[in-house]
Amino acid sequence: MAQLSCENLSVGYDGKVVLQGLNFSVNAGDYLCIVGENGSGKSTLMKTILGLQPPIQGKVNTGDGLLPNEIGYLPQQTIVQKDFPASVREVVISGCQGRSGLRMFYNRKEKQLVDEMMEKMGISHLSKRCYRELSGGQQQRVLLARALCATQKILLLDEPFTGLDPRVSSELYHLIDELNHRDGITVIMISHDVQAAVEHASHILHIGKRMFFGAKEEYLKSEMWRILTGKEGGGGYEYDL
Ligand SMILES: Nc1ncnc2c1ncn2[C@@H]1O[C@H](COP(=O)(O)OP(=O)(O)OP(=O)(O)O)[C@@H](O)[C@H]1O
Repeated sequence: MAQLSCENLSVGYDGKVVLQGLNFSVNAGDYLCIVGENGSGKSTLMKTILGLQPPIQGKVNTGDGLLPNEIGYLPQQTIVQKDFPASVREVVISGCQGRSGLRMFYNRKEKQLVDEMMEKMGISHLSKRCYRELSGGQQQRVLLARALCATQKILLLDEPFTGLDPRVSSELYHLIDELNHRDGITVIMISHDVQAAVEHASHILHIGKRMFFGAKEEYLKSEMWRILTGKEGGGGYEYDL
């Protein structure tokens, strides 16, 4: 049974459709990369999956024991978020808010979870540092630890590599691969880098004028991929895929 599925989904704002006719499903342990040109609606789709934006039509379903509030989210970083005046530990522990409910304090189990997730992300030594003083790569690790405090089942990542240099990006890719392969955490990631997407993902959702959803191996055999990679007379998103 799928952990998450979108059925005939249309997304957009104030009744204005950005993207329509989406049908895809994600099983536990999948690694789905969402690719497509700028403004095609990738972030809007992610916000709709998270329930931050109502669907215009169709449905987002969760299943296989996943509850709608068990989805971890790493949003696109804004300048305000980058400048957040809190310690690393405070940012990570805020991921437990969904668990603590109306309680005004975090319990021992939650504090232990925070320690474990900081250890996993290799940021324990930064615990007392101010979040805004960290490098971009360190900040992303903090946000991943925060998302992992919210859930160990499924992570939604909106372009986590923006602004990072290639070495730091590669370390972060490795970390996310490990969460997926070793810990079995389902990953849904928006990516601008289609080459990296096919290297790391198990499935691809390509959105735009033409849509593709399926296993990476199928995507690599698709006409879309041939056009995109220039094997049919030039390539890139300028071909309006
Ligand atoms: N809050 C909003 N209200 C109205 N329209 C919006 C809002 N946010 C985004 N849009 C519009 O919706 C469309 C899709 O935007 P979205 O951010 O989902 O695209 P994207 O594929 O994630 O783009 P990018 O790759 O540049 O991040 C764009 O035309 C955008 O201008």
